[in-house]
Amino acid sequence: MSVKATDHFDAIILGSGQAGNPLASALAKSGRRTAIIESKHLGGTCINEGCTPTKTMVASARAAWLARRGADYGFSACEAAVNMEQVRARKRQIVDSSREHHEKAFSSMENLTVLMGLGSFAAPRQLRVELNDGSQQVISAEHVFINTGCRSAIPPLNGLDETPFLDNNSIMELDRLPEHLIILGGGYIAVEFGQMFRRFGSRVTIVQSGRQLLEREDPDIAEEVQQILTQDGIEILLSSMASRVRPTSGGLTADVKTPSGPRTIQGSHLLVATGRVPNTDRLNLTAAGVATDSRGYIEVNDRLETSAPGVYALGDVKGGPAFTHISYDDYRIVKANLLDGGSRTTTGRMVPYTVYMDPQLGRIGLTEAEAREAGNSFRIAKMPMTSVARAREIAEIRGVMKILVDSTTEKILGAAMLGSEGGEMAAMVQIAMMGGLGFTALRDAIFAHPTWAESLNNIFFAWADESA
Ligand SMILES: Cc1cc2nc3c(=O)[nH]c(=O)nc-3n(C[C@H](O)[C@H](O)[C@H](O)COP(=O)(O)OP(=O)(O)OC[C@H]3O[C@@H](n4cnc5c(N)ncnc54)[C@H](O)[C@@H]3O)c2cc1C
Ligand SMILES: NC(=O)c1ccc[n+]([C@@H]2O[C@H](COP(=O)([O-])OP(=O)(O)OC[C@H]3O[C@@H](n4cnc5c(N)ncnc54)[C@H](O)[C@@H]3O)[C@@H](O)[C@H]2O)c1
Repeated sequence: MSVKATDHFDAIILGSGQAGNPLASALAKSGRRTAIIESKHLGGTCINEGCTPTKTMVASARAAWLARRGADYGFSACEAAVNMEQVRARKRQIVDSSREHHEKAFSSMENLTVLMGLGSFAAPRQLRVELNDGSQQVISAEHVFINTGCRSAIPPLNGLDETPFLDNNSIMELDRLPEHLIILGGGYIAVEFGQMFRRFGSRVTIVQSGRQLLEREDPDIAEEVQQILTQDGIEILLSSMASRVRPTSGGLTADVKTPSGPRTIQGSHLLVATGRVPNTDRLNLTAAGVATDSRGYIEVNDRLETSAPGVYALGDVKGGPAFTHISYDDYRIVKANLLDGGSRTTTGRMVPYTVYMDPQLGRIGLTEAEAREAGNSFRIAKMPMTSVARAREIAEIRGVMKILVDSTTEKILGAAMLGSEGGEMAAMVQIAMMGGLGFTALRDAIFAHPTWAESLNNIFFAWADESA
């Protein structure tokens, strides 16, 4: 193996994730000699294997679903047979264009060196890169930023080693529709892919070990989510564990322990969606003096500094909420503190997120359970989507809105918006929270009719009746 001479930089970014990419640009543009190391594809998980491809395929699935609902709108419904090769081609085209955008921007950027290969620490702030061309390079820098993200967790399951299975990435490369997709897990990935493949035409069974889907959510919201997916024809087994899987000529069988007794399920494909693990096991972090917690996540303070001087960790690899916009905000914090003379931290930042099932579940702030645990005194406003004019007009009446309001300050503590544009609805509530508005500002605001926003008037009307 050829070893290239050691090179010294001002900054090294390990992993081309959602924080690393903008940080690489900002550092290079500020005149600092910067290197970015990436083992697979520039752009990271979000662009290549996460948000972009999944939301592209969710859109294909929704279009097929709508086409079959012609009768609800007054036209002849069609079968909308899905061609997985074409769905995949559309997904690939959108992913490729985002990836190419990064490749193009980085290849011509002054002060930036892109090293395609696997990086690991050789010493504090010194990295060894196994380049994809087979050679090796050692580089060092004043500052190192770790942004290596996470990958699918593979659960210890009897027979899994011998049984072919899919993860969030390989499932999007299928060119044929699974006849019966069995999904292990009941979080974001299980819900989004489960509904997507049901709408493409697969039979889908979700095996979730927890007592509800989407375990971070309040039980009433998770129950609504479950009802919607069940209505779509997905079989959901809660508090259930696969104890063994076996390959068969048609796919696999899974032995599952359910609350109503053991079951053996025949499937054509298996998707493992039981959570994520951090990409830290190959970083040789001990050589750098970077501490991790018991699950391998890098420990950081609220300025994203690790236990090693000059080494930072950003994005999913540091644990906590694993979303693109959080990783991007990590970039903002580091940039503000290192380049702009600012003083930003992660303390108290808002963590919105949207589950891209259809209807979407948009979330911001506290859940009811979290508000109770925090000892808040609060009221709950709740309204089903059947009461929303916009929802009835476009025949999208599934879901519910739930907003928590502090009883003393009248400010909003949190919201769960399960509805057609639930992500956008939650963002509206978030903006009200950012502005410190009381709920009456929303209740009494003039919103255009008929918009989803208008329901921010109506959801509080029941309370007006109470006080009248
Ligand atoms: C299926 C799926 C759907 C998702 N959908 C959403 C969504 O809709 N909205 C949302 O906000 N979030 C979503 N997420 C989460 C989101 O993708 C991540 O939170 C986001 O990508 C942030 O990741 P990051 O910045 O930590 O690094 P990543 O984007 O994970 O990038 C890390 C990069 O580091 C590279 N790397 C790892 N180890 C090394 C090494 N040793 N040397 C060199 N390179 C290395 C990896 O190849 C990768 O490219 C989704 C995730 C998945 C899996
Ligand atoms: N729309 C979005 O923002 C979006 C979409 C997809 C993924 N993501 C990110 O990716 C992360 C990973 O998603 P995920 O769905 O893999 O994980 P998750 O942690 O959200 O859910 C995993 C679920 O699997 C269950 N589980 C664990 N072991 C199991 C087993 N052996 N059998 C059956 N069930 C088991 C758990 O009880 C849990 O409910 C999310 O936390 C999120 O941050 C975000």
